[in-house]
Amino acid sequence: MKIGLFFGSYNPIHTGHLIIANYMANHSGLDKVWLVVSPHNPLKEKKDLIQVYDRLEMAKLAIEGTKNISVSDVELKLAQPSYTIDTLTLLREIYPEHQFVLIMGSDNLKSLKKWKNYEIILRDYQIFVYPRPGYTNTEFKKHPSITITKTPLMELSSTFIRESIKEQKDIKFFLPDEVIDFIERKSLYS
Ligand SMILES: Nc1ncnc2c1ncn2[C@@H]1O[C@H](COP(=O)(O)OP(=O)(O)OP(=O)(O)O)[C@@H](O)[C@H]1O
Ligand SMILES: O=C(O)c1ccc[n+]([C@@H]2O[C@H](COP(=O)([O-])O)[C@@H](O)[C@H]2O)c1
Repeated sequence: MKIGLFFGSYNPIHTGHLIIANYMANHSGLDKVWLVVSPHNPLKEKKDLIQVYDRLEMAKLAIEGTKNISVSDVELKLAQPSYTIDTLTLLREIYPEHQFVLIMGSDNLKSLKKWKNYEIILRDYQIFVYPRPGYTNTEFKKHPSITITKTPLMELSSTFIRESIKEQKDIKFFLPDEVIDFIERKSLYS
């Protein structure tokens, strides 16, 4: 199977992420999309980062009922911070029968040079890149491993959602109702 890996902190998962996952799972020639929840992005501070089990649970609630999207907890088995090359190596070991492709926004493509062993990632993996506003001219976009895809976009961020919760603003429609219920029940981000 050809599997698209969509890595993220998902702190929390939101409709912007889900639109990409759904589009890629249904319109890009992939068999499945796995949302890989990262305990700790090496390039991000841990400030406001809630525990990974809650982020995983929210991602699972968000994709419930979808056919081709799953959530992977593979990075919980690895040392932190979460280096993508280590995860890819482990996934190839566990699932030699699958072909893994990365899905990333052009914002991440721009910072790829700062990732551990990025040359190996570029050499060994196909990367589906979707446009993010403000990130059009990235140096890797003509690389043979890069496929630029067109996706519908919703410009939302987890930061905006966390701030909205702190300010007691209504977050309805920005993330699935099941995730909002979970956040409220556990008093997350307030
Ligand atoms: N609105 C969006 N539309 C499409 N892709 C997004 C959107 N928001 C984030 N992404 C991408 O999804 C992946 C996971 O994102 P992440 O979990 O960091 O969310 P975020 O909203 O950017 O978080 P934060 O605001 O906490 O930095 C990253 O590749 C990121 O570029
Ligand atoms: O491998 C790296 O060096 C590396 C550097 C920066 C980010 N990443 C991964 O990229 C993913 C996107 O991060 P985020 O927090 O923007 O969703 C997340 O899974 C990170 O672990 C990986």
